[in-house]
Order: sequence, then structure tokens, then C-alpha cells
Amino acid sequence: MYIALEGIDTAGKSTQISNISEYYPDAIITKEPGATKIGKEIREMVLSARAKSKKAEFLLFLADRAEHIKEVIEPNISKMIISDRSAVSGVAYALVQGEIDKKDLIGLNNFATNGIYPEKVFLLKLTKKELEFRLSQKELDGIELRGSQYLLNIQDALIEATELLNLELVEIDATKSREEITKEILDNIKY
Ligand SMILES: Nc1ncnc2c1ncn2[C@@H]1O[C@H](COP(=O)(O)OP(=O)(O)O)[C@@H](O)[C@H]1O
Ligand SMILES: Cc1cn([C@H]2C[C@H](O)[C@@H](COP(=O)(O)OP(=O)(O)O)O2)c(=O)[nH]c1=O
Repeated sequence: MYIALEGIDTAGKSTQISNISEYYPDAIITKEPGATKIGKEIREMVLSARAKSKKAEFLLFLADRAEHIKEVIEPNISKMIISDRSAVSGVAYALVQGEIDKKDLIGLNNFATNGIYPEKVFLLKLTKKELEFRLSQKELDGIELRGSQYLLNIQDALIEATELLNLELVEIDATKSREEITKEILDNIKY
């Protein structure tokens, strides 16, 4: 089973992946961007926000995704795969940019993924207050420097992206305790 954790920066994705992996010691733990050798180079390029063209940025994420699907997801598809982000992020960030039409966003992602998508998408949803608190506690990367309203728009777009990709969405209140959230996710995976 391939599942993805989604949510804006600081929503708690890595915290939950680390918790869930204790219950699934044989699971493949992975992430987008940057899980493969080429992906690590792409990740460095995109996170430093050097691309002047939003389309170039989108295509870099897409290249990372194509490599990730081929090298990590496809060979392990019969195992439990837990991914920090997925195509859902790719579509959501691009929806907010607004430069690529929806039909192309989905078509290009189908091309990169060979139509392989997470079976369930867990969305960790933050409030503005909690997001601003968590951002104030960390050093920000290029994308996070775009601010809290930008990230809240992304959060809405993550829901729209899941719908556009026709994937199963499980929304989770990310302001709950770490333990409560882990339990909610584990209960849902089993079900
Ligand atoms: N449920 C939670 N309640 C309070 N703080 C949390 C919770 N989950 C994560 N955090 C804290 O929020 C910050 C961001 O969490 P992290 O897991 O790195 O998020 P992400 O991977 O989504 O960017 C970390 O300092 C983490 O300890
Ligand atoms: C997968 C993906 C991520 N992103 C963004 C979301 C994040 O800001 C960044 C990935 O950074 P990362 O540090 O992995 O995320 P987080 O801070 O939540 O742990 O790239 C896109 O813009 N498009 C994409 O297709």
C-alpha cells in the first residue's frame, strides 16, 4: 500500500512519518522531492528558489517525481510505502501559481507517474495561528519565505489537487497532539 502524507511546511509530516514507521518497521519511507540521487540535486536547485520561470520550477519537481516513481515506488509497490509529499503537492503548488491549466497539470503528472498515485492521502491541516507559531520557530527555506497566507492558499489547493487527481483524501486536524494524530492515521490505514 502506497500512502502519502501531505500538508504545508511545519504541518507535522516528518514527525508523523517517524511515528508511523515504528509500527511498520519494514515500510519503505520516502519523500518528494529528493529521495533519489538525481532527486537530491533537483531538490537543492528548487528549494533555493533560483528558477526565474515557474514552469521550470514545476518541471524540476516533475522530473524528481518521475525518477522517484521509477526508482522507489514501482519496485516496491507490493510493500508498505509511506511518502512525505506526492504528486498532490506538485499539483497544489502549481495551482496556486496559476500559470499552467488544470488539464495540463493532471496530464503532465500522469505522464511523470505512469498513473501511479497514493492509495490514500493524509492531509495534516493547520490553522493560521498554529502555522505562524511553527514558522516563527524555524529557519525558513526559499518557499517558506513566501509567507503564511501563501502557505494557507497551498493548504486549500492540496484539497483541490486531491480531488482533481481523484484520490482518497483523509483530512486530519494537525493542531491535535502528535500521539492523537498518529493514532488517527494508523486506525485509517488498517481500515
Ligand atoms: N501535533 C503537533 N503539535 C505540536 N507541534 C508539532 C506537532 N507535530 C509536529 N510539531 C512540531 O512542528 C514542527 C514541524 O514539524 P515537522 O514534522 O517537521 O513538519 P513538516 O515535515 O510537515 O514540515 C516541528 O518542530 C515539530 O516538532
Ligand atoms: C513535491 C513538491 C514540493 N513542493 C514544495 C513544497 C515544500 O515547500 C518544498 C519541499 O520542501 P520540504 O523541505 O521537503 O518540505 P517540508 O518543509 O514540508 O518538510 O517544495 C513544490 O512546490 N512542488 C512539488 O511538486
